[in-house]
Amino acid sequence: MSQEQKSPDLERLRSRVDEINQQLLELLSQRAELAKAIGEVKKAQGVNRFDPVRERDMLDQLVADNPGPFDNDTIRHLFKQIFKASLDLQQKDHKKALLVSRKRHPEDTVVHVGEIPVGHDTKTIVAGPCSVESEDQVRQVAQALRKQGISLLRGGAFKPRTSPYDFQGMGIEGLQILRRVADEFDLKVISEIVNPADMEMAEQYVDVIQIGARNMQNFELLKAAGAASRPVFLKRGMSATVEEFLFAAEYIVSRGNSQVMLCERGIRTYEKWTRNTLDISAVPILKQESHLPVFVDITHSTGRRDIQLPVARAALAAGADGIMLEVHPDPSVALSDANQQIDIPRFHTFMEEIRQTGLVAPAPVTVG
Ligand SMILES: O=C(O)C(=O)C[C@]1(C(=O)O)C=C[C@@H](O)C=C1
Repeated sequence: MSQEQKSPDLERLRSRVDEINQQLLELLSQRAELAKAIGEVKKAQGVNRFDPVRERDMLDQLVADNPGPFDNDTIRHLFKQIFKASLDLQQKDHKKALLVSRKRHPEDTVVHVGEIPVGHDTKTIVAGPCSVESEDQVRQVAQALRKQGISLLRGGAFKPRTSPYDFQGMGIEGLQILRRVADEFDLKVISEIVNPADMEMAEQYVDVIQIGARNMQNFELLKAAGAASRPVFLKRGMSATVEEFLFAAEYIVSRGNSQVMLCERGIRTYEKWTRNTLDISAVPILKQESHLPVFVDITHSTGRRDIQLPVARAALAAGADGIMLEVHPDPSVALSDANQQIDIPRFHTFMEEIRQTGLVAPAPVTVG
């Protein structure tokens, strides 16, 4: 170091490098502004931002003009980085424009499920059986929800199952059961719809349309949900990136339905000790990037009852607006997801424990 400081040659050369850095920075910034302007023109024309032919032409020209001492591969590598950074810049500008983005709408969206507000400063619990199996089964769960002051009852009537031989749900009859029982206990119904053609019919029975993980990129279904007059509970696909998840929500919002709730439900990884891997970092990222309420499905993400409480605490601590969990009067005989649903006594204990975080509103006074 002391030797370096004494060398006037090194000083002079470094100061020349500093000057060139400044010039490069200036030129790179000018180039970036031009790339952004090109991005705008392409957007207006509906043209793809990535243009490999143009990139190839530029690289060929640069290699032909290369005076050295960098070899051609190095020149290609350096300029490809510049093209990539320019493309990212064009796409970032595009992302800014998403209707679901916080840049577009800085305040939290409050979704109204009838008179019930979801999001912003309330934490909401959604609970109910995986599948509707009978009126009695739904009634027992509904009673438990009412006792806990929970208003949102979930239940699957159309079940997209991995195996065609597994229980496929009760269909419309299941929706009718949910509606009758929900009305009896003054609850709201959340149920999954899998066919765009069922959307209108579903609106007669459900208060919230759920789009499940397997259908997150069923674009016709997303468009139909965008035209529906009910809020939508959109689950993240098991292999979807956060960006793809937000684009799926954008499909719904851009069709005119701004009442969308996002639900992280775990993604598929190599881990076997949980059913899926809960991507907890998705919660603060979604909250940062989007104004929509964010939920965590603690049942499907883990597939295990024993860690539901710490996972629920983590979700709420990470900023989730609510959690979803599955409750069944007798999980061991459930027609779907028997291993992961909790029974009613366990549900009451869970609610007591999660309330100790101070994040979930106290139970109604009648509980005891
Ligand atoms: O010239 C374009 O069409 C651009 O979008 C600009 C640019 C670049 O940085 O030069 C960026 C991305 C494209 O893949 C090709 C070129």
